[in-house]
Amino acid sequence: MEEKTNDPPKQEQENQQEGTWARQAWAHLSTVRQQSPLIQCITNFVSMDLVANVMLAAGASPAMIHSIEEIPDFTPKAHALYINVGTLTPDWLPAMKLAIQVANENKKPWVLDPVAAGASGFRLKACLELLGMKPTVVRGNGSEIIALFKGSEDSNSKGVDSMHESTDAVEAAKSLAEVSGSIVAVSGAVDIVTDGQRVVGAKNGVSMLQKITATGCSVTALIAAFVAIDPSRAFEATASAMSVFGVASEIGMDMAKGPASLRMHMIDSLYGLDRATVLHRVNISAI
Ligand SMILES: Nc1ncnc2c1ncn2[C@@H]1O[C@H](COP(=O)(O)OP(=O)(O)O)[C@@H](O)[C@H]1O
Ligand SMILES: Cc1ncsc1CCOP(=O)(O)O
Ligand SMILES: [Mg+2]
Repeated sequence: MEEKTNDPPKQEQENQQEGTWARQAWAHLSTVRQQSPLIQCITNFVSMDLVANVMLAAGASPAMIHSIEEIPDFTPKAHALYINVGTLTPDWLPAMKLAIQVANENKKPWVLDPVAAGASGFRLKACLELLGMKPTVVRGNGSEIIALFKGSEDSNSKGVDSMHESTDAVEAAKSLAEVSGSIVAVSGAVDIVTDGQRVVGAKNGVSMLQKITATGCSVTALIAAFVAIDPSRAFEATASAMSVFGVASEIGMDMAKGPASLRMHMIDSLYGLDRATVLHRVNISAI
């Protein structure tokens, strides 16, 4: 016979924990709105507009400053740094590395988006070098995280799009987190977040996000904003950011007719998210 304890039953405990994640997500979003952290973004040409607009809608203050000449002056002022290799060429790498070095020296969190990591030898090498500089968080799709974990190019690479489900990459993400010391996040139908030990899944979002370019880049930027205001709890901040982005897209989808209007309604919904909606919709649980 099961021994009687005063602890609530397992299902009730799980419900309580999920409520805790939702309250935490609201706390993170409210704090971003109150503090409006300054985020330096060195991101790809395709994503600059959407990334900046998503961050503004969430309450953060983005600055697309990527010239190496400006980094010594500007990077120390930023609350977090966002590095994205989407349209990488060799001349961008020194600026990225200097910004990371300055962020690390100033104990500022930084977040890496390894776009299409397995698409070419040049890109993979660059991503592995950046990963070696200890990002606070790395967020990719399933194929990107698997390429980083394996450290090898993907002969089937579809470029920036994923050939894998996020759930295919759970073990790769855990190992990568253990080896790198970074929080690793994998986006997909379920967004996975791990520090190598803990693994949670955020089950928010809509599949049509895949039909809007730079939504992955944008959710990584949102992670940078959330980590900026809670740097000592990057695991929790990452899960909050991914879930909040997903909730905004779910609400946007109710008004959208296709990808172009989803883009607009998702930004509006992120801007207008209220406490009751976040508490009701955030769906994060242990995996
Ligand atoms: N099948 C899906 N269902 C719901 N949301 C999804 C799905 N696939 C991706 N997303 C969401 O779309 C956003 C971008 O993720 P993804 O497409 O995986 O990134 P990337 O653009 O880097 O490939 C994330 O917020 C993710 O949660
Ligand atoms: C299409 C494209 N090509 C190079 S970067 C880029 C944007 C990719 O954005 P995301 O990874 O968020 O889909
Ligand atoms: Mg991407």
